[in-house]
Parts: sequence; C-alpha cells; structure tokens
Amino acid sequence: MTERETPPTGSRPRVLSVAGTDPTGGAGIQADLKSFAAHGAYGMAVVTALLAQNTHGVRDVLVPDAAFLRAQLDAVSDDVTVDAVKIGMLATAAVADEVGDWLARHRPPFVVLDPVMVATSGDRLLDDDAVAAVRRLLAVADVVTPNLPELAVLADEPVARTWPEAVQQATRLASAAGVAVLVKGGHLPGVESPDALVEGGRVVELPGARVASTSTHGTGCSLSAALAALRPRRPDWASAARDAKRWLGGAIAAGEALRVGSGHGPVDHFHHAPALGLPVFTDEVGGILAAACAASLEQPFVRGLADGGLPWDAFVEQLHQDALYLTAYSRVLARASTLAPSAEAQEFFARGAHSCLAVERSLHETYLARASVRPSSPPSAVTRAYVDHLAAVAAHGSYAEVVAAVLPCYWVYAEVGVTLLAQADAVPGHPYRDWVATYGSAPFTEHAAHACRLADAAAQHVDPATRERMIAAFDASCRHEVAFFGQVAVVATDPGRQVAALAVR
Ligand SMILES: Nc1ncnc2c1ncn2[C@@H]1O[C@H](COP(=O)(O)OP(=O)(O)O)[C@@H](O)[C@H]1O
Ligand SMILES: Cc1ncc(COP(=O)(O)O)c(N)n1
Repeated sequence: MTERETPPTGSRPRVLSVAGTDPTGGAGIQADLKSFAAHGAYGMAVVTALLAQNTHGVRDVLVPDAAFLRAQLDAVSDDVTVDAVKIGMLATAAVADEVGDWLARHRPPFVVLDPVMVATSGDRLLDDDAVAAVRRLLAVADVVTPNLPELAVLADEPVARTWPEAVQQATRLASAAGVAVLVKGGHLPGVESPDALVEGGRVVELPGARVASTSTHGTGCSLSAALAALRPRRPDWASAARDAKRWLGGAIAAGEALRVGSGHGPVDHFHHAPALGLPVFTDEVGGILAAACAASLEQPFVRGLADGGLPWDAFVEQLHQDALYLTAYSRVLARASTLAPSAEAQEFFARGAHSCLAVERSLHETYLARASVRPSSPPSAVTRAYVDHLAAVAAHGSYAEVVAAVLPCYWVYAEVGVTLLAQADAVPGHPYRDWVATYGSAPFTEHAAHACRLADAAAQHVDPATRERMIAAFDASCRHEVAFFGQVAVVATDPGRQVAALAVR
C-alpha cells in the first residue's frame, strides 16, 4: 500500500455505519445512510449481516465470515479518514470481536455503539453468546445507546419498569463500563418517550413527547446514526443527542405518510427537507402559467390591445374593474407582508401593496377621469370572484399559499405585457402603448421575477399538503386572470375595425 497523506478535513463529516441491512430501508445500514445524509454527513457503510426483513419482521439472516468483514473495514480505513463511526447489529461474537480489533487499529475520533439485540418485531439480532463480546466493545466506545431491554442485558440486571429506575441503571452501567450511556425510553408506556445521556456521573435528561404512530421501525438505528453524524459538528454529546432526538420526533410523526409496508413502518428521515427532489415551484406551475397566458392572449379585449383596435369604452370599463381589483389586491399583498418570513419579502410585499394603491389612484386621475363609466359602478361578478378567492387564501392560508395566490397577477401581466408591447410597438401611434408598456417592461417585469423567486423560496420549506394547496391557489388565480381579461364584451360595430364595448358581464 502506498503511503497516504493525511486527508484534509472534508466539507462534511465522513461517517461510517457498521451494521446489518434492511432491504425495506427502515432500519440498519439503509436507515443509517439516510440519517447521515439528513444531517449533512457523508455516509459510508460496512455490512455485518445481510437480513431478509421487512416492516413485519426478520425472515432470514446471513452473516458473512469475519475475514470478509475485516476486508471491508480495512478497505474503508486504508483509504478514508473516518470522522465518526456508528456500530449497529453485530449478530455474532466473531463479528463483534472483529469490529473490536478494527477499533484497536483504527479508532475514529467518535464511536457510537447501538447494542442491537432484538428488533421491534421481536426477532433476535444478536446471538446469546455474543453479549460478552458486545460488553467488551463498551470499553472502546464513547457512547452506547441501549433501549430498556438492552440496558438490562448490558447491566446484567432486570429490565427497568420506570424511567427513574432506567436512569439509575444507566448510571451504574456508565460508571462500571466507563462509557457514556444514552438510555432510550421508547419502550416505556405513557405519553412521554424520554431519553437521558449519562456521562461522567452527570445525567442530562432529554424529554420528548411520544408520537402516536406505528412508524417506529429503525428508530434506534436512526437515532444512533444521527448522533454519530452530528457529533463532529457539535461541542459535546449532549448537544448532539438533543438535536438528534428533536429530529427523530419529527421523523416518526412524518413516517406514516411514506406508506412503506403494512407493519411497523419506517420514519421519514427527510421530513425536515420536504421539497428535496421536487422541481422548483415556478417550474412546476410553468405549464399552468403558459396556458393562462395563451388563453389571455386569445381574449378579444387583449387582442384589441395588441392591435390597438380596442374601443375606448371597453378599455375604460376594464380599467375601472382593474382599479376595484387593485384596492382589494393591495390588502392581500399587505397580508403577505405581514406573514413574510424575511425582511426582504416583508418589504417587497409592503411596497407592492402601496404601489397597487398608487396605481389605482393614478388610473382615476388619468384614464378614468376622462371616462364615461360611473366611478360608482360596482365590481363585476368576475372581479368579485377573483377578489373573494384571494381574500379566502389570505384569511386561511399560510404565507406560502398567499404568495402562490398573488403570483399570477404579477406573472401573467408581465408575460402578457411583454408579448403585447412587442405587438404594440409594431403599430404606429398605438393608442394603448403607454399602458401596455407599464406591464411589458421594467420595473414591472423585474417585480414579477422577484415575486417568482419569493414563491420558489416559500415552496422550499412547506410540507407536501401545503405545496398542493399552493398549486391549487396558483391555478385558481390563473383562471381568474383569464376570466378577468375576458370580462369586457368587445363587439365589432364597424365591419372595418371599429369595435365598441357593450357592457361589463
Ligand atoms: N412513539 C414514539 N414517539 C416519539 N419518540 C419515540 C417513540 N418511540 C421511540 N421513540 C424514540 O426513538 C428512539 C429509539 O427508542 P427505543 O424505541 O427505546 O429504542 P430501539 O429503537 O432501539 O428499540 C428514542 O429516542 C425514543 O425516545
Ligand atoms: C439490520 C437491523 N439492525 C437493527 C434493527 C433494529 O431496529 P428496530 O429495533 O428499530 O426494528 C433491525 N431491525 N435491523
């Protein structure tokens, strides 16, 4: 073997799992690798045992011989600096001793030992005669993470029946074996699922509410893997354990939604990053937007704007509805500003709310001042339907949903505006060019792009159900936009080109 340089500390902790497999991905190595990734670590894995298991139980176990285990371990440590290791299912005394030998040769800075003995399903995962070998490993581990039955075996005492008893037993084991003990209360009855870290005579309680769920397959694996992944970036075991436990509670709560298996299902390791793998929001709704723009450009009102042949009365009728809409839209933007998670978004929507009112006022001072339409004309059914939809989302929806609902007003107007402006520029003396240019050029097009970015950012942090509601709100607003452009009846009175507005539908 060539002499190797000490690799520099990587951008992510390089964390190794030494454990058994679970082909359904909920426990063992498969769970550990997800847990590592969920905590930003680079995951590696050495297989101690191959299991045929699912969410109901273990069907078969194949333990490769110890020489092959050694070959796997050495292949990793001959090449890679391991920042932390998590040891899980060991199956036999020979396997446990082989791992012990490797630790004597290549001990990583942080060693977590999950003394896996019996699966949630009740299947045994460690030979009876291997307990002594696992006890020997306690001496080289930093932290051991037993559940209550495992704690009892390691302490050679009866299973604790209460949480104080469990903590006392863990304290005895920690002092006898010279190891920190993260004792887990998942097997206790009651509404709490407490854990505690016993280290150097000190007990750090890690309280936690019990989640009513059957998605508890692999919780111990996932917790110990999270602990190993977090420790290189945390000052001590207590803070790593606290963060790991908080994350696991969310992972258990989100587990059932995965719909994996009909027994004890797995946890959702990526519950905190729900948008991972999903397309960017504005890419996902791009088709809806394109259809709305195409339908808008087909409306007689918009066609009249494009070629300049729109009768003045129709234009004014539309602007009157626009002014009514903008007053209501301003309030919805103000709501988005109130809910905004950042100062930048808060300011963007507050400015938007203000400029809607400024535009509404200027419509009255310019186009509408010359208009025949009565200023008191009520909102049309189309305008009311759009405004009611926005108001409902603003009243009941989260920030992300409100942003999705207000987005089409920016985005459709900008897209339609750009197309119309190009067409208007081709018509000398186009009567509506100024109005069209307001939407078809900067700064409006830049505001629309900014609103798209804010919607994409908001969509990154929402659960799948909220994302569905975002899409539904966006889709509804797009339909209202098309209807809004189509609400003014434009009827040709002159076979040449003159058309006249009849009424607002
Ligand atoms: N229903 C639950 N709700 C919340 N946390 C749980 C639940 N069941 C287990 N846990 C937590 O999952 C981890 C594993 O606990 P436990 O079930 O005791 O170990 P194991 O999976 O090794 O049998 C612990 O942090 C425990 O508190
Ligand atoms: C390979 C392997 N390792 C560990 C467990 C225990 O996990 P749990 O007790 O949460 O079912 C398991 N079922 N399979």
